[in-house]
Amino acid sequence: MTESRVRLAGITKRFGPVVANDDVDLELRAGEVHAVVGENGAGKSTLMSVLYGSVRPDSGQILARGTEVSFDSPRAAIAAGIGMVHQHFQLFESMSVTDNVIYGAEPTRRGLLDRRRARERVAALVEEYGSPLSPTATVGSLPMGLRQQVEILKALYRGADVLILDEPTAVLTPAETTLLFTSIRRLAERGTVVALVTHKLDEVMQVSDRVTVLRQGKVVAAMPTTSTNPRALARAMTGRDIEIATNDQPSTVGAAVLEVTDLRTGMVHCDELVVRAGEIVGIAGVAGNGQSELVQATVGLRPSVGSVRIAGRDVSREDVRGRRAAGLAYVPEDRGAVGSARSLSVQDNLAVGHYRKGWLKPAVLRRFAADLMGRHDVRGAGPDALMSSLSGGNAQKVVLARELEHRAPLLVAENPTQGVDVGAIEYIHRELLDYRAAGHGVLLVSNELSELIALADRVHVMVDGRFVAAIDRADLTEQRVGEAMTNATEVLS
Ligand SMILES: Nc1ncnc2c1ncn2[C@@H]1O[C@H](COP(=O)(O)OP(=O)(O)OP(=O)(O)O)[C@@H](O)[C@H]1O
Repeated sequence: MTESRVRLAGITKRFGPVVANDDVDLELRAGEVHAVVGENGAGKSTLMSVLYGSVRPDSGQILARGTEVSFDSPRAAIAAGIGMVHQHFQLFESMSVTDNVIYGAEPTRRGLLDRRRARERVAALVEEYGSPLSPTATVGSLPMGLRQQVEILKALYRGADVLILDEPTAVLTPAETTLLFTSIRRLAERGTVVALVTHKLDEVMQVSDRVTVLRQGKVVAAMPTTSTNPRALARAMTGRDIEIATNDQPSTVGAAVLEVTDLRTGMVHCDELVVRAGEIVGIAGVAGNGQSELVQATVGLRPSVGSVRIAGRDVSREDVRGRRAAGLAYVPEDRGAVGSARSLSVQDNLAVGHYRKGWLKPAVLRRFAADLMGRHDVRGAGPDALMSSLSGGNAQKVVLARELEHRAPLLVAENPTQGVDVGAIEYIHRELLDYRAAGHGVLLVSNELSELIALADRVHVMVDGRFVAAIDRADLTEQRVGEAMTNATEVLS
């Protein structure tokens, strides 16, 4: 049998009334890619934080190569060869790749920074890892996929042979994902353990050797990947069969709820974008091609020139509040910073924008929040729990629940299923389709092509701040969208 590199045994961790990890066992063997899956709030991040020394378990043991260890900080875990790449990168954008990799662990010679040695070591790592990174490049100029490689190299430079990746493909393009998976397999072949936390079950099938399923803090299944499939995994995670709905019903298309004309902001130049009542209009593109700027200008978070009309009203000079009053609901991508107040309770977050006469009464507010939490399956410690205590996916559900509840003519949603589990994807897709069927319009910006293909009536493809193609549902395939992106990139470069 392959050597056990790290074993978590009987790990229990409580946060107040919530048992995040309940007597969890996890064995990571040298040279394997081990996927850890589970619903939002199942305890995956907590378990990885225990392994990385940033959360102390209430009970249980960590065994490194058979010897019990105790990590009181990530520093201790790093010293034991455990590295972690978080979803949000911790890099200095103005510094070079090499300086980022060595930061805090600089090689010295007679007390001084040994630049030559640093350069050589980083160059050797880049080579060994098979990365296209240039050690001298400035990190701020790199696309997400390469920034992630800098994070991975940082861990490897510090001697990690256990690498924890927390939803690493959430911010990657399909091509970057392929590159990451090739690198992950290469690391595993050299004996490194890769622990992969993900919601994407097809990726589990593609890259992992074994998979552990958590449900409500407990391990409910652990098996070789070859002996399972996405459907069985989804069932183990949720206890039921998941059916992801698609846009297969005609809807009654009404008046325009969004008309953007000749809008310019930053790199973006949008001649025309129209969303009608009863339509889901998608925007596809590699992240960083102007989609966020276009959305921010549309919802009033970014200055622009040109015209924006919401539900027939010219809101070009209005701020976010004015646009909301005209009929806008908005689910932003950055739900932590823009979409919610992390230091307030879930109840307060749900109430924002919903205050009406008499609603300030705590009991009424609480009922409203409890009802929304129930209908949207938000799991956590209840309406009084702090927003910051929710798992990522549950926080997303809170924002979506609040915005859908406005029943506004136009919903603008940016990557609404990023980081949420399969059960929640099933739910969010159904909600967006119901919203459309009820005669509202949706502008859906998504990095997930499969999501746009499942839901959109029409997809605009954005490259370098411009729409380069509009594809109607009848012709909508991943291949068509992919070709539109590639052709435009070739013409523009
Ligand atoms: N610092 C904290 N304070 C209070 N509760 C917490 C804290 N961290 C996690 N929890 C709770 O512990 C449970 C497990 O959360 P965890 O983040 O580990 O889940 P997860 O499986 O990683 O979810 P997701 O897929 O949504 O990221 C959740 O109910 C969460 O609300």
